[in-house]
Amino acid sequence: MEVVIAPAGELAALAAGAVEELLRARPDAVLGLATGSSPLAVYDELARRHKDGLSFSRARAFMLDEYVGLPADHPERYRNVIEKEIASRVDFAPGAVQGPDGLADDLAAACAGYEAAIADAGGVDLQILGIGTDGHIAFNEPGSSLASRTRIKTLTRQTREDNARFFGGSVDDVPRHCLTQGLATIMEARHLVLLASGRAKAEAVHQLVEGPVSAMWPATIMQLHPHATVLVDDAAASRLQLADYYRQTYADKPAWQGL
Ligand SMILES: N[C@@H]1[C@@H](O)[C@H](O)[C@@H](COP(=O)(O)O)O[C@@H]1O
Repeated sequence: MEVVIAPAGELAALAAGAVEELLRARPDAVLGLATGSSPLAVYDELARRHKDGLSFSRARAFMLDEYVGLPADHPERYRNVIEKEIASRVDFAPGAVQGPDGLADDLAAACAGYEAAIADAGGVDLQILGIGTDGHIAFNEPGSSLASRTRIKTLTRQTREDNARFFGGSVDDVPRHCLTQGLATIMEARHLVLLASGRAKAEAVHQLVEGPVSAMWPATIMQLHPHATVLVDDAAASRLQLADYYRQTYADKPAWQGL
């Protein structure tokens, strides 16, 4: 696992740079897109690079998760969030961005179908991730099976409180259920790039990088991934025991190595 501690703007440029490098090498690459505030600066940077000529026209993308039951036109439905924040700002082909269907009549079948669609696309090349204050990735809440696949989950009170800011501050308006890629699904992506900023994420980041692998902190599964990059600002890094080592390692990194 590589840990990079840098100002938030620099982190977004690093993540966008990794996406650009991938798309330049393989224009038909498969991206994994996350919602939440953490990736927004990355999406801004990708939109800027698109204006400078970076094309997504042959790429495909899969979203991590979706609320169950939000109306199709609800602004916080993750499909709509991704459309607004990135898909509509670049040149993905129609239908190239997919997400779990939180309005399906048969949610279990929708989850199985989503797993099949990711596999049919050849798997995700680069997965962008955020992290919840309770250590969740996508919507894999504490206690999630480390072997989980796309399925229905119940959101914790903590996550609903954290996300209430997107629902006018009303926790009661945050759905109670979601569909989410499982931890095993996410682990199959070939490169995981997680972004976190702010002191509220410091404990989750410490557990993710330095804690024991445990379903209680689901993001810790990333310690078992052969290519995981964790991009954090000073505040999110403030509880890392080996922060000085990570800083030194990154400062000494050869320029050719990339993320
Ligand atoms: N399902 C999303 C996660 O994918 C995201 O990582 C997390 C953190 O969000 P933020 O980046 O806004 O802190 O929020 C939500 O729960």
